[in-house]
Amino acid sequence: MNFYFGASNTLDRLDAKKGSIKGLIGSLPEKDRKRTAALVIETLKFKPALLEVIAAAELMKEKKLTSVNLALVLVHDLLLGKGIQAGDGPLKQAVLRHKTRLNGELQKLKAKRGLRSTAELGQSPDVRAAQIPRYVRVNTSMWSVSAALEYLASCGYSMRDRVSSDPKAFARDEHIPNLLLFPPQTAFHDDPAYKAGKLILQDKASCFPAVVLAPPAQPLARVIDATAAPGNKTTHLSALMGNTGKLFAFERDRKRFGTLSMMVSRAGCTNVDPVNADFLTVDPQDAKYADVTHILLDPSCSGSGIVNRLDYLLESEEDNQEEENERLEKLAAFQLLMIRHAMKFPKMTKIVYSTCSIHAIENERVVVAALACEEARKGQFVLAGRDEVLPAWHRRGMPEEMESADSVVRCKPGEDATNGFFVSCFVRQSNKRKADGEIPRQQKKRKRKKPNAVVASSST
Ligand SMILES: C[S@@+](CC[C@H](N)C(=O)[O-])C[C@H]1O[C@@H](n2cnc3c(N)ncnc32)[C@H](O)[C@@H]1O
Repeated sequence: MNFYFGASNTLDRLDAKKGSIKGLIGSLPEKDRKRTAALVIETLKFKPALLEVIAAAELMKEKKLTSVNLALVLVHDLLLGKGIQAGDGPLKQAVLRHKTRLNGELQKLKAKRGLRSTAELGQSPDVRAAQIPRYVRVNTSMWSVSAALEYLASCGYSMRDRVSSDPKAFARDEHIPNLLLFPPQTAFHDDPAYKAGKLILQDKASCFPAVVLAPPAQPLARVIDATAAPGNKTTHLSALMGNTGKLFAFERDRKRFGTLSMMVSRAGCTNVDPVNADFLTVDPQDAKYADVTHILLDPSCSGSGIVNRLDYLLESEEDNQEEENERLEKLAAFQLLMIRHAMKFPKMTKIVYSTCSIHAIENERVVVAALACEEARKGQFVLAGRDEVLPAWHRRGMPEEMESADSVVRCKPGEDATNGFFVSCFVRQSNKRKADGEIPRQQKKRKRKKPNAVVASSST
């Protein structure tokens, strides 16, 4: 139980404004720090929802419970974690007596808010501040946009110029064709068209890579999605290909591969060939992939652009900083390796590299390193210009990191009504539409700031 008292004490001190989350967690005894930090952060994420549940279940009438914060951490683990991790003492027994009622109130709260998953109850204030609309992509592999609009009208929705707080109004996105915007709280989980795979819930920024790749829509098209699960970008690519040609979708994780296969089948993507394998083990000379011309690389990254996280609060904590830098450097090395591997395919003409990270080390610096690598030189890969990479999107790369920052796209969480995101596009110079013929300036040697040495390694 001491662990719960430690976490509840940290929450008490936070409430009393006796320090920041970072500072208070940093002052915990080192042996408990990681575990307590995780519980405190998770509890804070769910605090408003847990408070409602505790109040509705009248848990605080229980005499053994001396503080609301103690109740919060215990109920967190009981309902959202792996159960209360303590021996069978009277305090644990007191909370367990209310388990059925607490659980019932949790389900009622989810139903009241129109949520399908408990995780959605944990949206941080950041998410609300960012006011990210509910983005819904019409899956054109299954029906047309006009059919979808008719369907939505039959459900009582009406299309407007822009999304508003009117729960029955929606708008079309100005950058991504077939993407619709609804008010943030709009629930689609029980919608028949969503359940049938005809509507796909996908953040706007996550739609950028497939649109930039613009895969060919013809029977002989050969495309790879190298890191595919859960499959949002795969189903988007498939739709852009007109569900024709062949899209090889690689996923190395077995469980995530199951999700990918389910998503692809639900979305009616008949041109997708899901492959449960590590993309790095694929031989670029293998006849099966010899004709691949386009590839999407959306590899594992830090996920630091995802808005629904509180753990970023800990990232700048001094003693974690070194560990974090090491982790980012490893990720960057892996990301670079993936791009270099993609450049080895003999007929590759276009490579889109994206991340949901906000860190330059995983974004601009990986791109600069990729442009300077042997495979880029041999294959004459250069960066596609702004005209091929969402020219109308306002936010571009960091100019202090690369000279062609205008050629890449960034999304800033909290400002662009999306998650944080990065997209870049490599093309073979011989295939480049524009007759500029120049070696891009970022291939010149530049002084780098630390920590940014992106060195290829095989780990993630
Ligand atoms: C960021 S997620 C991809 C998200 C996906 N593009 C989407 O939009 O739904 C990265 C995925 O790549 C997988 N992955 C990482 N390294 C891989 C590799 N070398 N080969 C195949 N899959 C890999 C991870 O297991 C993870 O599922």
